[in-house]
Amino acid sequence: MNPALELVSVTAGYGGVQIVREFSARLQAGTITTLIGGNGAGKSTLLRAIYGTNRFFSGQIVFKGETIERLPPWERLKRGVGFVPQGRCNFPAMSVAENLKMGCYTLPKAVHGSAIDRVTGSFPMLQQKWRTDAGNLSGGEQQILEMAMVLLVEPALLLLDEPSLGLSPKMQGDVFTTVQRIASSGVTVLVVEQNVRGALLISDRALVMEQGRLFMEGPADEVRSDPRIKQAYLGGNIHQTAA
Ligand SMILES: Nc1ncnc2c1ncn2[C@@H]1O[C@H](COP(=O)(O)OP(=O)(O)OP(=O)(O)O)[C@@H](O)[C@H]1O
Repeated sequence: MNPALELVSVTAGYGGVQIVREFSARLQAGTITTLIGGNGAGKSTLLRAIYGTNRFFSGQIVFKGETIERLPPWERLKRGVGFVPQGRCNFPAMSVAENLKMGCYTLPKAVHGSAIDRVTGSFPMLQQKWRTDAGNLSGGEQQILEMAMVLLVEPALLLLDEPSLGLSPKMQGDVFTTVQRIASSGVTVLVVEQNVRGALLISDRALVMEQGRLFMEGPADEVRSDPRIKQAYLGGNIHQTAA
């Protein structure tokens, strides 16, 4: 089966500095992959390289059979690459309804209404909070709104950078459940998560990055039980600490 996304020896960074080096991976459609790595390993840099917002040095990014590494971000978005960057990225002084309208900006006007209906149908919370300013939603609700704003364009690939950062355990659970629902609708998800344990539990596969390079990859449950991963990212013994 052809992968939904293939990274071939991707080298990317900022200015003259290479951060991600010769990174290769294949993601199958509708799967969730967690990208694990220590602080500063280059995880966010890899997501930005896939979306096209930093410097691409060499390699290939093949998305649905097409090489996209030289396309600007909006062309990648049009082709179905969605990105929710780290931190809040909604318009806090605008209502949920207005944020969703903003999320439609790359779509023809004629389909704005149906796109918003589709997304609010999937996330009833957005209907309930329709007139609430985004900045007054809970952290988890804001994260779901931000994912919904990207889902308006029906991406085939969703890049998520730390979706549960700063959320309570309950809200983290809500966000993870939402990510699972998104993937079960056929969207391929690549997620960077500080809650490595939680992310691995919902993931099919994991990629481990060290100093910008691929260190390990495999099924999420295998990576989760690897002694090196337990030691470095799961606080020693996953069986004692699993949620
Ligand atoms: N805009 C930028 N310009 C220059 N260097 C950057 C920029 N953003 C990140 N870096 C550098 O790239 C390296 C990797 O950062 P990156 O944010 O990709 O790591 P990360 O694995 O996502 O880390 P963390 O888990 O701490 O968020 C770091 O040394 C960082 O200082």
